[in-house]
Amino acid sequence: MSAALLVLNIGSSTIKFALYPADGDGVIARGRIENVGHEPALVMNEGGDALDGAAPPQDKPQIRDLTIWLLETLSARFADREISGIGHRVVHGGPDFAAPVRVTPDILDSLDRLTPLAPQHQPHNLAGIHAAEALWAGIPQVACFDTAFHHARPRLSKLFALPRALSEEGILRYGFHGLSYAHIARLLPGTFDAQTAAGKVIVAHLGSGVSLCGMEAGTSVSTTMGFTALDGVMMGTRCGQIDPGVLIHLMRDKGLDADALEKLLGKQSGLLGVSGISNDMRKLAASDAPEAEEAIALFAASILHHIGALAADLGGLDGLVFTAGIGEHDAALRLRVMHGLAWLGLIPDEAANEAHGPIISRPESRISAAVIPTDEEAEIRDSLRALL
Ligand SMILES: Nc1ncnc2c1ncn2[C@@H]1O[C@H](COP(=O)(O)OP(=O)(O)O)[C@@H](O)[C@H]1O
Ligand SMILES: CC(=O)OP(=O)(O)O
Ligand SMILES: [Mg+2]
Repeated sequence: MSAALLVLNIGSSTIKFALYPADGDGVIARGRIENVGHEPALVMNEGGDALDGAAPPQDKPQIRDLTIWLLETLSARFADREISGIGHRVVHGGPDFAAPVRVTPDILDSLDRLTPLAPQHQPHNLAGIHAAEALWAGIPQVACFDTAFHHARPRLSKLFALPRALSEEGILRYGFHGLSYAHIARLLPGTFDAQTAAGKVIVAHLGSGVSLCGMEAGTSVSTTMGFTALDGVMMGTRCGQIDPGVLIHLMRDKGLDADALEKLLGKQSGLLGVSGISNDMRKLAASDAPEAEEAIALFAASILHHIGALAADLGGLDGLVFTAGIGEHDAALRLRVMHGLAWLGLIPDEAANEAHGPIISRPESRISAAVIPTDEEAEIRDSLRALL
């Protein structure tokens, strides 16, 4: 039996997976379950033949059941492969986990204690670990953290202006999407000239969750998400940065409790809340409704606002990268953002932008802009190989 590595990336609205040979290059199979929570569908990117005819259960459309279904299906369809290691995206590593770790019962307990800090992600990530252990008992599992890439950034980038005791308790700005940023950081030298790649670069991860990372020489200096994945730029269903006074008002005058607030800010806001139509950029872009246009305009404005803040944190800007679902595919949104950066000397190359890059700025532009597809699964695979 030839050995294989399984990678699981459970996000807020998709379950992505990939099966790789244990040694050497290539992909055995790779895909994702989309439309979780409604009418889940399996979409294969590579190696789809082996999963022909497999359809996620429509009566149990939630992430946990879909993960169990997916792992059981992979285990049955790839019974000729010996799974020698399983790598997981785990969104929150808290203050302690600065690098990928081999999962043990103690580690699982520590990660479970972080669940309140990432309620839309962490329980699903951990459910994936339990489901894998049930199917492949004793096979090494590795947890790779969204927060780890941001771990070494300056203390001032982590502190809230709260009483010291709260910061010491771990109420800090952690930052997320670190597996995506680590992957992009590795690709900067092959995309930009050497000076730009080693310079001040903002990476815009525009997916279901949205964040920006200001990097210098490929390391995180500043990022828009904070203690949780709710902060920063407006997202598909999350509000992003908000006046905390709004929350006090909603609690005191509208009687919302913590669960109701979490649902409002995490699942009913963002593009969905502002448009009243959808959290899916494709649907909003295709809509004639003024509310859809307003939601997209607010989204672009939010990205620009935070690019300004990160450029100030970096003390300048040499390069801008767009990545993740919206960043990689939505040329109109990218152009809107680039036009908003004319004051910084960014001159878009409109034809290259329509063709999705890689370089989407003109040679005379003061800031280089690029589209780089992210690959969180490859990042997890490499950490898994290194730890096994
Ligand atoms: N062709 C496209 N044009 C515009 N938006 C797109 C396109 N393809 C995907 N998206 C958007 O990308 C987002 C999902 O991004 P993705 O990075 O896959 O998310 P996840 O956080 O679930 O991993 C959705 O908002 C979707 O509408
Ligand atoms: C951290 C986060 O927001 O992840 P996702 O974009 O996968 O929801
Ligand atoms: Mg994602």
